[in-house]
Amino acid sequence: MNKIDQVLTKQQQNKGDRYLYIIKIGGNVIDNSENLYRFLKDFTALPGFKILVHGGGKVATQLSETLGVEAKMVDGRRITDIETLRVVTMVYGGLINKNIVAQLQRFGNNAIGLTGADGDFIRAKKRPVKKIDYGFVGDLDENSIKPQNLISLMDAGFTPVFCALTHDGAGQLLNTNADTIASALAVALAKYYHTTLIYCFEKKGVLKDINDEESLIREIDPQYYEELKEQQVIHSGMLPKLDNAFTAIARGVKKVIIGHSNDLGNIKEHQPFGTNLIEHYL
Ligand SMILES: Nc1ncnc2c1ncn2[C@@H]1O[C@H](COP(=O)(O)OP(=O)(O)O)[C@@H](O)[C@H]1O
Ligand SMILES: CC(=O)N[C@@H](CCC(=O)OP(=O)(O)O)C(=O)O
Repeated sequence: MNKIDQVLTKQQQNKGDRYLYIIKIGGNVIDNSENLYRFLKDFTALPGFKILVHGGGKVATQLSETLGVEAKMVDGRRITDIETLRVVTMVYGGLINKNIVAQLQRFGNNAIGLTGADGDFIRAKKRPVKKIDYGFVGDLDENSIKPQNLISLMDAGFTPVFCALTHDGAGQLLNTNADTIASALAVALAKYYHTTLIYCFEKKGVLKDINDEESLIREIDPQYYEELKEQQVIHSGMLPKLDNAFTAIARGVKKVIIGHSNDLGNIKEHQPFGTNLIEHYL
Protein backbone atom coordinates (compact mmCIF):
# COMPACT_ATOMS: atom_id res chain seq x y z
CA MET A 1 0.00 0.00 0.00
CA ASN A 2 1.51 3.38 -0.95
CA LYS A 3 1.73 6.32 1.44
CA ILE A 4 -1.30 8.22 0.11
CA ASP A 5 -3.48 5.08 0.34
CA GLN A 6 -2.29 4.51 3.90
CA VAL A 7 -3.22 8.06 4.85
CA LEU A 8 -6.62 7.75 3.14
CA THR A 9 -7.36 4.42 4.79
CA LYS A 10 -6.67 6.08 8.10
CA GLN A 11 -9.00 8.95 7.16
CA GLN A 12 -11.72 6.47 6.22
CA GLN A 13 -11.36 4.80 9.59
CA ASN A 14 -11.68 8.19 11.24
CA LYS A 15 -14.82 9.15 9.29
CA GLY A 16 -16.61 8.88 12.67
CA ASP A 17 -15.70 12.44 13.63
CA ARG A 18 -15.36 13.99 10.18
CA TYR A 19 -18.45 15.85 8.98
CA LEU A 20 -18.61 17.69 5.66
CA TYR A 21 -21.20 20.08 4.24
CA ILE A 22 -21.13 20.66 0.50
CA ILE A 23 -23.43 23.56 -0.28
CA LYS A 24 -24.38 24.97 -3.65
CA ILE A 25 -25.90 28.41 -4.28
CA GLY A 26 -27.33 29.56 -7.56
CA GLY A 27 -27.78 32.79 -9.44
CA ASN A 28 -30.79 34.11 -7.51
CA VAL A 29 -28.97 33.96 -4.14
CA ILE A 30 -25.83 35.53 -5.61
CA ASP A 31 -27.91 38.32 -7.15
CA ASN A 32 -29.51 39.34 -3.83
CA SER A 33 -26.85 40.98 -1.63
CA GLU A 34 -28.91 40.69 1.59
CA ASN A 35 -29.61 36.99 1.10
CA LEU A 36 -26.01 36.34 0.07
CA TYR A 37 -24.67 38.09 3.20
CA ARG A 38 -26.97 36.09 5.47
CA PHE A 39 -26.18 32.83 3.69
CA LEU A 40 -22.39 33.30 3.91
CA LYS A 41 -22.67 34.12 7.62
CA ASP A 42 -24.76 30.99 8.30
CA PHE A 43 -22.45 28.91 6.09
CA THR A 44 -19.46 30.05 8.16
CA ALA A 45 -21.25 29.11 11.40
CA LEU A 46 -21.82 25.49 10.34
CA PRO A 47 -19.66 23.01 12.24
CA GLY A 48 -17.12 20.70 10.57
CA PHE A 49 -15.59 20.83 7.10
CA LYS A 50 -17.29 22.85 4.38
CA ILE A 51 -17.14 23.32 0.62
CA LEU A 52 -19.10 25.99 -1.23
CA VAL A 53 -20.02 25.63 -4.90
CA HIS A 54 -21.56 28.58 -6.70
CA GLY A 55 -23.26 29.10 -10.02
CA GLY A 56 -24.11 32.51 -11.38
CA GLY A 57 -25.81 31.78 -14.67
CA LYS A 58 -28.07 34.79 -14.23
CA VAL A 59 -25.15 37.25 -13.95
CA ALA A 60 -23.40 35.58 -16.92
CA THR A 61 -26.52 36.03 -19.05
CA GLN A 62 -26.79 39.72 -18.04
CA LEU A 63 -23.12 40.43 -18.80
CA SER A 64 -23.27 38.51 -22.10
CA GLU A 65 -26.13 40.72 -23.21
CA THR A 66 -24.28 43.89 -22.16
CA LEU A 67 -21.26 42.74 -24.19
CA GLY A 68 -23.41 41.84 -27.19
CA VAL A 69 -22.83 38.08 -26.87
CA GLU A 70 -26.14 36.25 -27.30
CA ALA A 71 -26.91 33.86 -24.40
CA LYS A 72 -28.31 30.50 -25.59
CA MET A 73 -29.58 27.74 -23.28
CA VAL A 74 -30.74 24.22 -24.23
CA ASP A 75 -32.27 21.95 -21.51
CA GLY A 76 -30.86 24.27 -18.84
CA ARG A 77 -27.32 24.06 -20.22
CA ARG A 78 -25.53 27.06 -21.72
CA ILE A 79 -24.26 26.77 -25.30
CA THR A 80 -20.71 27.89 -24.62
CA ASP A 81 -18.93 29.14 -27.73
CA ILE A 82 -15.49 30.78 -27.38
CA GLU A 83 -16.94 34.25 -26.73
CA THR A 84 -19.30 32.87 -24.07
CA LEU A 85 -16.45 30.91 -22.47
CA ARG A 86 -14.56 34.20 -22.08
CA VAL A 87 -17.59 35.78 -20.42
CA VAL A 88 -18.23 32.89 -18.00
CA THR A 89 -14.55 32.68 -17.10
CA MET A 90 -14.63 36.38 -16.12
CA VAL A 91 -17.96 36.11 -14.30
CA TYR A 92 -17.68 32.75 -12.51
CA GLY A 93 -13.90 32.51 -11.94
CA GLY A 94 -13.42 36.24 -11.30
CA LEU A 95 -16.27 38.53 -10.31
CA ILE A 96 -18.48 36.13 -8.35
CA ASN A 97 -15.84 33.77 -6.95
CA LYS A 98 -13.54 36.49 -5.63
CA ASN A 99 -16.38 38.52 -4.11
CA ILE A 100 -17.67 35.47 -2.25
CA VAL A 101 -14.15 34.64 -1.01
CA ALA A 102 -13.63 38.21 0.23
CA GLN A 103 -16.97 38.16 2.06
CA LEU A 104 -16.19 34.80 3.68
CA GLN A 105 -12.84 36.18 4.85
CA ARG A 106 -14.74 38.99 6.59
CA PHE A 107 -16.56 36.35 8.64
CA GLY A 108 -13.24 34.72 9.58
CA ASN A 109 -13.74 31.83 7.16
CA ASN A 110 -10.43 31.12 5.43
CA ALA A 111 -11.89 30.56 1.97
CA ILE A 112 -9.86 29.78 -1.12
CA GLY A 113 -11.48 30.40 -4.52
CA LEU A 114 -11.01 27.70 -7.14
CA THR A 115 -11.87 26.56 -10.63
CA GLY A 116 -11.54 22.83 -11.31
CA ALA A 117 -8.23 23.58 -13.04
CA ASP A 118 -6.66 24.93 -9.83
CA GLY A 119 -4.87 22.07 -8.11
CA ASP A 120 -6.29 19.80 -10.86
CA PHE A 121 -9.26 19.34 -8.54
CA ILE A 122 -11.93 18.73 -11.21
CA ARG A 123 -11.24 17.34 -14.67
CA ALA A 124 -14.07 17.13 -17.16
CA LYS A 125 -14.58 15.83 -20.69
CA LYS A 126 -15.85 18.18 -23.36
CA ARG A 127 -19.39 17.16 -24.16
CA PRO A 128 -19.38 15.25 -27.50
CA VAL A 129 -21.29 16.88 -30.35
CA LYS A 130 -24.50 14.94 -31.05
CA LYS A 131 -27.71 16.69 -32.13
CA ILE A 132 -26.52 19.83 -30.38
CA ASP A 133 -23.04 21.31 -30.15
CA TYR A 134 -22.82 22.69 -26.60
CA GLY A 135 -19.33 24.05 -27.28
CA PHE A 136 -16.97 24.31 -24.31
CA VAL A 137 -19.19 22.46 -21.84
CA GLY A 138 -17.61 19.83 -19.62
CA ASP A 139 -19.20 16.63 -18.29
CA LEU A 140 -18.01 14.84 -15.17
CA ASP A 141 -17.54 11.12 -14.55
CA GLU A 142 -16.34 8.96 -11.66
CA ASN A 143 -12.68 9.83 -12.42
CA SER A 144 -13.18 13.60 -12.51
CA ILE A 145 -12.36 14.26 -8.86
CA LYS A 146 -9.33 12.92 -7.03
CA PRO A 147 -10.07 13.70 -3.39
CA GLN A 148 -6.55 13.49 -1.87
CA ASN A 149 -5.44 17.07 -2.43
CA LEU A 150 -8.84 18.46 -1.56
CA ILE A 151 -8.77 16.59 1.74
CA SER A 152 -5.27 17.99 2.43
CA LEU A 153 -6.48 21.52 1.64
CA MET A 154 -9.36 21.21 4.11
CA ASP A 155 -7.10 19.62 6.73
CA ALA A 156 -4.85 22.68 6.38
CA GLY A 157 -7.83 24.85 7.42
CA PHE A 158 -9.03 26.19 4.06
CA THR A 159 -12.65 26.29 2.86
CA PRO A 160 -12.72 25.54 -0.89
CA VAL A 161 -15.07 27.74 -2.93
CA PHE A 162 -15.61 26.25 -6.38
CA CYS A 163 -17.06 28.08 -9.35
CA ALA A 164 -18.71 26.44 -12.37
CA LEU A 165 -15.49 26.00 -14.38
CA THR A 166 -13.50 22.79 -14.90
CA HIS A 167 -10.67 21.81 -17.25
CA ASP A 168 -9.82 18.94 -19.59
CA GLY A 169 -6.18 18.47 -18.53
CA ALA A 170 -5.01 19.60 -21.98
CA GLY A 171 -5.18 23.34 -21.42
CA GLN A 172 -8.86 23.92 -22.02
CA LEU A 173 -11.25 25.44 -19.49
CA LEU A 174 -14.81 24.09 -19.67
CA ASN A 175 -18.14 25.43 -18.40
CA THR A 176 -19.79 22.88 -16.08
CA ASN A 177 -23.13 23.14 -14.34
CA ALA A 178 -22.66 24.02 -10.68
CA ASP A 179 -25.36 21.59 -9.45
CA THR A 180 -23.44 18.76 -11.14
CA ILE A 181 -20.12 19.87 -9.62
CA ALA A 182 -21.66 19.85 -6.13
CA SER A 183 -23.12 16.38 -6.64
CA ALA A 184 -19.82 14.97 -8.02
CA LEU A 185 -17.84 16.45 -5.10
CA ALA A 186 -20.27 14.93 -2.60
CA VAL A 187 -20.01 11.49 -4.24
CA ALA A 188 -16.19 11.63 -4.33
CA LEU A 189 -15.91 12.74 -0.69
CA ALA A 190 -18.68 10.62 0.89
CA LYS A 191 -16.15 7.82 1.51
CA TYR A 192 -14.08 10.07 3.76
CA TYR A 193 -16.64 12.23 5.56
CA HIS A 194 -20.23 12.05 6.79
CA THR A 195 -21.32 14.16 3.86
CA THR A 196 -24.41 16.36 3.57
CA LEU A 197 -25.15 17.92 0.17
CA ILE A 198 -27.38 21.00 0.22
CA TYR A 199 -28.78 22.93 -2.71
CA CYS A 200 -29.74 26.43 -1.54
CA PHE A 201 -31.93 28.63 -3.70
CA GLU A 202 -34.68 31.24 -3.35
CA LYS A 203 -37.60 28.99 -2.38
CA LYS A 204 -38.38 26.94 0.75
CA GLY A 205 -37.58 23.74 -1.17
CA VAL A 206 -39.50 21.64 -3.67
CA LEU A 207 -43.04 23.06 -3.64
CA LYS A 208 -46.32 21.41 -4.63
CA ASP A 209 -47.44 24.78 -5.92
CA ILE A 210 -44.53 26.91 -7.08
CA ASN A 211 -46.42 30.09 -6.08
CA ASP A 212 -47.17 28.92 -2.52
CA GLU A 213 -44.21 28.80 -0.12
CA GLU A 214 -46.43 26.96 2.37
CA SER A 215 -46.76 23.98 0.01
CA LEU A 216 -43.30 22.63 0.85
CA ILE A 217 -42.77 18.90 0.25
CA ARG A 218 -40.75 17.66 3.23
CA GLU A 219 -39.52 14.37 1.69
CA ILE A 220 -39.18 12.93 -1.79
CA ASP A 221 -38.08 9.46 -2.86
CA PRO A 222 -37.38 8.47 -6.50
CA GLN A 223 -40.88 7.01 -6.99
CA TYR A 224 -42.61 10.17 -5.72
CA TYR A 225 -40.23 12.21 -7.90
CA GLU A 226 -41.51 10.33 -10.98
CA GLU A 227 -45.12 11.08 -9.95
CA LEU A 228 -44.35 14.78 -9.40
CA LYS A 229 -42.74 14.96 -12.83
CA GLU A 230 -45.76 13.34 -14.46
CA GLN A 231 -48.06 15.85 -12.71
CA GLN A 232 -45.72 18.63 -13.94
CA VAL A 233 -45.31 19.87 -10.37
CA ILE A 234 -41.57 19.94 -11.06
CA HIS A 235 -40.17 21.61 -14.15
CA SER A 236 -37.37 23.80 -15.57
CA GLY A 237 -34.22 24.17 -13.39
CA MET A 238 -35.64 21.92 -10.66
CA LEU A 239 -35.47 18.85 -12.96
CA PRO A 240 -31.65 18.73 -13.43
CA LYS A 241 -31.24 19.76 -9.77
CA LEU A 242 -33.26 16.77 -8.55
CA ASP A 243 -31.54 14.46 -11.06
CA ASN A 244 -28.16 15.54 -9.62
CA ALA A 245 -29.49 15.15 -6.09
CA PHE A 246 -30.79 11.60 -6.64
CA THR A 247 -27.54 10.65 -8.42
CA ALA A 248 -25.68 11.65 -5.25
CA ILE A 249 -28.03 9.52 -3.09
CA ALA A 250 -27.68 6.51 -5.41
CA ARG A 251 -23.89 6.82 -5.18
CA GLY A 252 -23.57 6.83 -1.40
CA VAL A 253 -24.31 10.38 -0.18
CA LYS A 254 -26.53 9.87 2.86
CA LYS A 255 -28.15 13.30 3.18
CA VAL A 256 -29.29 15.63 0.40
CA ILE A 257 -31.47 18.68 1.06
CA ILE A 258 -32.95 21.38 -1.17
CA GLY A 259 -33.96 24.55 0.67
CA HIS A 260 -34.00 28.34 0.98
CA SER A 261 -30.61 30.02 1.49
CA ASN A 262 -32.16 32.08 4.34
CA ASP A 263 -33.07 28.89 6.25
CA LEU A 264 -29.56 27.38 6.33
CA GLY A 265 -29.23 28.48 9.98
CA ASN A 266 -31.99 25.94 10.84
CA ILE A 267 -29.40 23.18 10.58
CA LYS A 268 -27.39 24.53 13.49
CA GLU A 269 -30.60 25.10 15.46
CA HIS A 270 -31.73 21.52 14.69
CA GLN A 271 -34.89 22.90 13.08
CA PRO A 272 -36.59 21.36 10.00
CA PHE A 273 -35.09 22.62 6.75
CA GLY A 274 -36.23 22.29 3.14
CA THR A 275 -36.97 19.15 1.15
CA ASN A 276 -35.06 16.02 2.16
CA LEU A 277 -34.31 13.50 -0.56
CA ILE A 278 -34.46 9.90 0.54
CA GLU A 279 -33.69 6.53 -1.08
CA HIS A 280 -37.21 5.25 -0.47
CA TYR A 281 -40.08 5.64 1.98
CA LEU A 282 -40.09 3.06 4.77
N1 LIG B 1 -41.91 22.31 -7.73
C1 LIG B 1 -40.98 23.27 -7.70
N2 LIG B 1 -40.59 23.81 -6.53
C2 LIG B 1 -39.66 24.79 -6.47
N3 LIG B 1 -39.05 25.30 -7.56
C3 LIG B 1 -39.38 24.81 -8.77
C4 LIG B 1 -40.36 23.77 -8.89
N4 LIG B 1 -40.48 23.45 -10.21
C5 LIG B 1 -39.68 24.28 -10.87
N5 LIG B 1 -39.00 25.10 -10.05
C6 LIG B 1 -38.05 26.13 -10.50
O1 LIG B 1 -36.75 25.67 -10.30
C7 LIG B 1 -35.94 26.82 -10.03
C8 LIG B 1 -34.63 26.38 -9.39
O2 LIG B 1 -33.77 25.88 -10.37
P1 LIG B 1 -32.55 26.77 -10.88
O3 LIG B 1 -33.05 28.07 -11.41
O4 LIG B 1 -31.74 25.93 -11.78
O5 LIG B 1 -31.82 26.98 -9.48
P2 LIG B 1 -30.51 27.76 -9.07
O6 LIG B 1 -30.94 29.13 -8.66
O7 LIG B 1 -29.99 26.98 -7.94
O8 LIG B 1 -29.60 27.76 -10.27
C9 LIG B 1 -36.81 27.69 -9.16
O9 LIG B 1 -36.44 29.04 -9.21
C10 LIG B 1 -38.18 27.46 -9.74
O10 LIG B 1 -38.50 28.44 -10.68
C1 LIG C 1 -22.99 24.25 -18.73
C2 LIG C 1 -23.80 25.23 -17.95
O1 LIG C 1 -24.96 25.42 -18.24
N1 LIG C 1 -23.20 25.87 -16.95
C3 LIG C 1 -23.85 26.84 -16.13
C4 LIG C 1 -22.90 27.16 -15.00
C5 LIG C 1 -23.44 28.18 -14.02
C6 LIG C 1 -24.53 27.63 -13.17
O2 LIG C 1 -24.69 26.42 -12.97
O3 LIG C 1 -25.29 28.63 -12.57
P1 LIG C 1 -26.62 28.52 -11.72
O4 LIG C 1 -26.40 27.48 -10.67
O5 LIG C 1 -26.79 29.86 -11.16
O6 LIG C 1 -27.73 28.12 -12.68
C7 LIG C 1 -24.19 28.12 -16.90
O7 LIG C 1 -23.31 28.65 -17.59
O8 LIG C 1 -25.32 28.63 -16.74
